Parts: sequence; structure tokens; C-alpha cells
Amino acid sequence: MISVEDAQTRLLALAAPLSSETVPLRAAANRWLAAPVAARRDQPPFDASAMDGYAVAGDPAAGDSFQVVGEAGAGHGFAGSVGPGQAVRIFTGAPVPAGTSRVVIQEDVDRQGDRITLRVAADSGRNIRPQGADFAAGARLAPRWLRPADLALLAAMNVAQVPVARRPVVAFIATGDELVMPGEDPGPDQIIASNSFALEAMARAAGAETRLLPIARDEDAALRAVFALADGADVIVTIGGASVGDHDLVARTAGDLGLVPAFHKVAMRPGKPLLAGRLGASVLLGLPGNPVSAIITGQLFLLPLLRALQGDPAPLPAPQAAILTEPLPANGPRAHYMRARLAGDRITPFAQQDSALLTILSEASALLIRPASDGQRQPGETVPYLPF
Ligand SMILES: Nc1nc2c(c(=O)[nH]1)N[C@H]1C(S)=C(S)[C@@H](COP(=O)(O)OP(=O)(O)OC[C@H]3O[C@@H](n4cnc5c(N)ncnc54)[C@H](O)[C@@H]3O)O[C@H]1N2
Ligand code: MOO
Repeated sequence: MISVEDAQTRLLALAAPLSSETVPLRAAANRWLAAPVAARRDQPPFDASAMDGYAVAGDPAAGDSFQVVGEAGAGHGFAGSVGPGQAVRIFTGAPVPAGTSRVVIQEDVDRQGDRITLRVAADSGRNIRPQGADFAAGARLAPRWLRPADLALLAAMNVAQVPVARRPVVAFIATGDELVMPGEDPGPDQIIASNSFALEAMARAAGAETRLLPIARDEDAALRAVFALADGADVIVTIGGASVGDHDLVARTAGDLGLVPAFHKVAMRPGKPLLAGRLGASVLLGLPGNPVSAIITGQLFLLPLLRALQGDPAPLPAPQAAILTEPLPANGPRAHYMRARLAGDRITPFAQQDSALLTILSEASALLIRPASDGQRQPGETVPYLPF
């Protein structure tokens, strides 16, 4: 059995980056910016007022008085120039008129007709946002996951079309005679297929386009037929049938179909039966069937794979540190990803860690990482975890 880190490295080695495409700005949310884009203008494009008040020159003192000679608003500046003893009524976002060098806020001014008098000396701030203070024309936004703030930044840069990585297509195949879809009528020996729904949501949030294929019965022919439906997918994710039982067919059937294996079985808990390899033009990721195992291996393997396919050079989740609240016995030879609750900087693993318990997983906010063969841990010690 190989370590989690080895398995992740081998899987990511299968991730040849996808091509890019250009999409309208609004369609770029949550996608990977595939190439640097340059600002097409300065922002602000002119020295702009940061406050509502009066634009004047110099460093006026309390009692100084000015004649108001015009107005500058956002979207319509003051065309003339402003001389000594003159002021322009100005509003936030307006271009600062030629000849002025600061904005006195209106709260500090008494106005009578077209004259203003300063109640206090102008303060040290000029209340002006200089041209290009946010960014200058030509400034670049480097490849990254585009968050909402990045969309606003691209818009301000006047970038309407955005180069992003093509969405990876992920096909999900749940396997097992016991499975029916939610809303169907399960037979007495059947359960509801649940894992695909978590995994599909996870993949979509990571930018993938998803296909939920029909459940494959536990026979070679049925599994082959569903594999055929996955044709063209960048990633095929099977769920279940990865272990050693007589009905665990994924490795065998995929092998007969030409799977070039990268690994099968990883020293982790949950998730030991995980397998991966290249199947034709697709990457095959065979997840274990237990719900917690499937979702955690999805988190640790499927998500990084999807990020890497889209070009993210650092696709792996970064462990954080928290303070343990309870003693933990020494860990065995498999890295253990314990379902845990995080409160501030303190982490408490759930007492029950069975890999079939979706209620516990749903309550969990962290996966406490016990490295393989880690010794006993005491309350107060710092331990690694992954946010969940
Ligand atoms: N003799 C051994 N038995 C098992 C081993 C082992 O090493 N030796 N490994 C165990 C571990 S660890 C895991 S994890 C499971 C995973 O096995 P499979 O990947 O073959 O999964 P299945 O047997 O098909 O299913 C396991 C469990 O999960 C339920 N399941 C399956 N698919 C779904 C789904 N889409 N939604 C909800 N639940 C699902 C299934 O009904 C089973 O209860 O093997 C252990 N056995
Ligand atoms: O290692 Mo399995 O994934 O615990 O249930």
C-alpha cells in the first residue's frame, strides 16, 4: 500500500492540463483564469474625490473663505479651472477639477449662497484618490481561481472576455445491486445511492461539468455498458466495488477495458480500497463505496485532480493546525482522517468514526489528520487538520 502523498502525486501526474476557452465575464465565476490578463485602463482613470464637499487649492485654515464657482459630480466633471479663493462643489467619485488639490468635506464648511467658510483647518488627508491608485493600465491579474472580488476587478479593468480553463467533464458511476436512486422504491435489501450527490456537488463547485450515469449492477457486462456511456469524460469516477469482495468488479472490469493503473489501495482510513489510472483518454478514479470513504477520498483526490486539470499548480488541500481537546491513542499504519468538530482553534474528534456514518460527516467541520504510525496524543497538543 502506498501513502496518501504518493497516491496524490501519482494521480496528479495523470492530470494533463486542459485547453482554455474565452467566456463572458459573468460566466467566469469560480473558474481558473488560464492566462494573465492586463488592465485596459487606469483606475481611477483620473484623480477622483473620495468625499462629498468642496474642492479647493492649498492648505486652508479655519475661517478661510472661498467662492463656489461650479460643480463636479460622478460622471460629469467641472470643465473650467479653479483659481485662488475659489472652490468647486464636488461629490464622491467626481474628477478633481484642475487647479484644486484637496477636498474639504461638507461637514467642515458653512455655506451661505455661493460662499463657503471653513469651520476648522483642513485636515491632513486630501480626500483624493489619485489616478491609477487602484491599478494602472497594463497591470496584470495572474492565473487564479476567480472569486467574486476578482470578477469586479476584471470588470473595472474593462476586461469583458476572460480566458479560463475548459471545464473538466466528470462522469460518475455508482455501482452495486443494492442501490436505487433517491425517490425510488427500494426493495427490502436495498439502500439509496447517496455518495454521487456529494461528489457531484463537490466537482461542480470545483468547476467541473458533471454527468450522473445510471447505477451499474454488480456484473461485468452492466459495468462495461455504463463505462461506455462515460466515453469522452475527462474523469470517470466509480463509487463502490473497489475492494476485495467477489462483487467488487471495478478494478477487474476496468483492467479488461485497458486501464493503465497508477495505484490500487492507499494507506489511509477511510478510503483504503481507492484506485486510479488512465483509461483511454480519461483518468479513472475508483472510490470506495462507504459514504464517508467516498466523500473523503473525493476531497483528498478528486478535488485536487480537478484543480490540477484546470491548471492550478498547487491543487492539494493545505493542512491547518488546531489544539486537541481529547487524548488520542497511537495510530496504526494507515493515515487516519478523523471526522472532527472545530471550535475556534480547538479540535475534537467524534467518538464514532465508522465510515458509513453520514450523520457524523454532516456534523463535521474538520478532518483531523493522524499520520500513519503517529504516537499517542494528549489534550493541548497541536495537531494537523483539513477544513471540511
Ligand atoms: N475483506 C475485506 N473487506 C473489506 C475491506 C478489506 O480490506 N478487506 N475493505 C473495507 C473497506 S476499508 C471499505 S472502504 C469497503 C469499500 O468497499 P467497496 O469500494 O468495494 O464498496 P462496496 O462494497 O461496493 O460498498 C461498501 C458499502 O458502501 C455502500 N455503498 C456503495 N455505494 C454506495 C453509494 N453510491 N451510496 C451509498 N452507499 C453506497 C454499500 O452498500 C456498502 O455498504 O470495503 C470494506 N471491506
Ligand atoms: O477504509 Mo474504508 O474506506 O474505512 O471504510
